[in-house]
Amino acid sequence: ALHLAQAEDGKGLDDFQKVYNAIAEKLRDEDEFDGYIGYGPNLVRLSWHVSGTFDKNDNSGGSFGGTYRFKKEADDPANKGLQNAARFLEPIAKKFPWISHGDLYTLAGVTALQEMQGPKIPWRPGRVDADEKDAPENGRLPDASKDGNYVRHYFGRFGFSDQEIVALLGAHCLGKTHLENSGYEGPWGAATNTFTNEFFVNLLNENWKLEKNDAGNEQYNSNKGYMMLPTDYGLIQDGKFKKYVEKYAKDQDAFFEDFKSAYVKLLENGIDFSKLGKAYVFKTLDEQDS
Ligand code: HEM
Ligand SMILES: NC(=O)CCn1cnc2ccccc21
Repeated sequence: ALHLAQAEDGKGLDDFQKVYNAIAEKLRDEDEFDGYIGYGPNLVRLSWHVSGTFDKNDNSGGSFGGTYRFKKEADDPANKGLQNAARFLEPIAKKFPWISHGDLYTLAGVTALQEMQGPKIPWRPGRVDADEKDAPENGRLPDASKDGNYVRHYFGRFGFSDQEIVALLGAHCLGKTHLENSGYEGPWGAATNTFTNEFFVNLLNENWKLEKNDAGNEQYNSNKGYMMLPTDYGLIQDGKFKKYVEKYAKDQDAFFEDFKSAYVKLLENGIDFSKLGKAYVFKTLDEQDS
């Protein structure tokens, strides 16, 4: 059965907004990380990796139990580089000991996206820490060397449509690939910490050349110094995906709307929130300054 959400007792919007603000202020303070990209993209990747282990067939994995805190999950080779995000969140967890790890990891991704000018992401608390025995085994996260059909099959495990898959991958407008983490090298120039539809614009507009990188892996490079993973490139090789790439390249608002829905579905997969009230929509720091 689905995990029943149990919100941290007595905690409401103001309490979670305080956690949001602590993460957002730390993001602003520590802006030099990763060549001045900052921690935002890394936090978004963490929120996806803790949720992407979900398997609808037995409702295992997913964001509910906060099991990324155990080495068994954190040491998954696919999670290499996310130690930075985990270290970033340690003082936040200490300052707000009442928040569950699953809620913290997902709220951090929401905070990072909104502070990087992304869409407002409705968020619900109620994930409850589980034991190490509940941590999913390694190998549930996707392989970047594959093609569009692999991506469609992979996300089929979560019940995502073609449109939801393309929208989700739009998050690759953020940050970069690091050879020492994943065996792919992204350019410094094209890495950003602002959420836009440029992943789709680049996919369609650049001349992509398949080249072997210094780790011996093939990736697509453009003469402007952009890169795409084989799985990224699969979105324009596959006709059914391509029409959504074109839609989002033309219409950033449509991308924001569809990304928001697919990202909430990703973070909430496997959890029954029906006993909870409305989702929270947090104010950005800028919206509170006034
Ligand atoms: C087919 C599915 C996917 C594959 C194969 C994939 C693969 C990768 C790889 C290899 C990296 C580079 C990691 C590194 O070297 O540091 C990366 C980075 C990233 N991914 Fe994905 N990813 C996928 C889906 C997603 C989704 C669904 C999201 C979020 C909704 C996401 C968000 C990110 C972000 C924000 C980064 C940049 C991290 C940083 O700059 O530290 N990815 N991804
Ligand atoms: N704009 C760029 O050339 C880098 C964008 N990009 C493409 N695939 C990616 C995967 C992760 C992070 C950034 C990525």
